[in-house]
Amino acid sequence: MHLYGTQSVDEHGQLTIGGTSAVTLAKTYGTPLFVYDTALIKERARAFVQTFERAGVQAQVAYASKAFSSIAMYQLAADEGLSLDVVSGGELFTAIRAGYPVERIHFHGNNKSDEELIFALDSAIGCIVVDNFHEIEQLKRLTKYKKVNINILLRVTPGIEAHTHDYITTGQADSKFGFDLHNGQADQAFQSVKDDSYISLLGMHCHIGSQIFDTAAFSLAAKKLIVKMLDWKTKSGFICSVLNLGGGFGIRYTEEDKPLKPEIYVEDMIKSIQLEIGQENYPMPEIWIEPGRSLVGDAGITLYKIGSQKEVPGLTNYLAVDGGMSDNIRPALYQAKYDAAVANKMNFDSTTTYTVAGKCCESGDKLIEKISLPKVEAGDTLAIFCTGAYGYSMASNYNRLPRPAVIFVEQGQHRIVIKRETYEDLVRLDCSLQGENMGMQS
Ligand SMILES: Cc1ncc(COP(=O)(O)O)c(C=O)c1O
Ligand SMILES: N[C@@H](CCCC[NH3+])C(=O)O
Repeated sequence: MHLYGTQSVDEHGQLTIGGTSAVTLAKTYGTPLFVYDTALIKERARAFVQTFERAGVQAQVAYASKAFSSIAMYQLAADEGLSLDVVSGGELFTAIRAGYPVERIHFHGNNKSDEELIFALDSAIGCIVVDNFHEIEQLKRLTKYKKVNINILLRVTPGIEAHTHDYITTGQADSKFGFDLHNGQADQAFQSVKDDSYISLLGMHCHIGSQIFDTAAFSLAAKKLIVKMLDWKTKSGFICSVLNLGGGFGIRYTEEDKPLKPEIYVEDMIKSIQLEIGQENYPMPEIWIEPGRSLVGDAGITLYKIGSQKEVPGLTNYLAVDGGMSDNIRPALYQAKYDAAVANKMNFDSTTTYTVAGKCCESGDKLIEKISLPKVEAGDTLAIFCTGAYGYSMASNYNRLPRPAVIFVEQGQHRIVIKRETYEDLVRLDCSLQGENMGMQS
């Protein structure tokens, strides 16, 4: 079995994380429970940051907070000196509430509303990553009206299809994101913003996809962006001061995944950019990256209580847990694969093949198909590994299941960072037909 970060097995044969038994955590906080090993998040963040520092390259490592956003996570990222990628007014609001240094916030999104852009401008954030012509028009109008300056990057699609699931590739030509690099859209966007009085163009951004395992795709993307940078310099004298190559660095969910260390991706990226730029006598731009999954993915596990079982003779042994697609939509949405262990039976032999089902009213609510585990009983604690990215952040209240609690653990200390939702929370925004002043309009 593969254990991550500070995970180990104690003398009682129980899984521990951050120095505390998973069974104790499940008893203390209830289940389902997201548990983050913050030492591992810090280790990953430092690996990215220090690789740039060692190479003497100016850089920003922006945490792509769609992977897991919360006030505590933003505070941790800020303490590690990371910048922050937000994609909505809601993420921006959470970051500001967390006290995030605004100059290190980058705002993404393919359909930002006027209200969201005004919020970003009023908050004096560091940079807006502009996605389309509509947004250029919005920003020109709003900055002129408010007489405020804003730094921007232009998001471009370099036409690279990184090897990953269809729904999570974003750099290919037929993408809803960004200006196409090859059909003239990127040039048109550049012409439209380069001389604007309130908009300062810093450079270009691309993000080619997610859960990528090879470095070649990033080098190829960098190469394509650099060709465009050189072209803009020749034609307009414009010097790009920032090159943002996005996120997408892959992690190990199961033994099928063979990720590289963060430093390998970064070293390779730096080398390719230096090689291309060095030949051209072009000032080295700052390199920005946006890791999400690779910062928090394998630092998170979900603990569930095992309940019912059903055997379909000759076919499947189902075991059901007290959560499901409502706290982890990835298996249903992307056929994502996960590994698991019975946290209170770590030293038992794996003798039975189970399919781990959730409790939602959907046949497709299966978290893991066919995994070999020790024989389980109701009340055992199941730990699903590597749920730290796009688990809680994509959770829903489907079937009116309250969203789980989230805790941080480190060196034997544990603390709640998002409380478990209650039934009262579930009806908080509901209006009754009988009640008074419940949102009735006359
Ligand atoms: C623009 C952008 N940056 C960064 C990320 C983070 O990707 P990942 O979590 O795979 O590192 C994403 C998500 O795919 C993204 O769309
Ligand atoms: N949510 C996706 C990744 C998409 C990232 C955003 N561009 C996942 O769980 O893998």
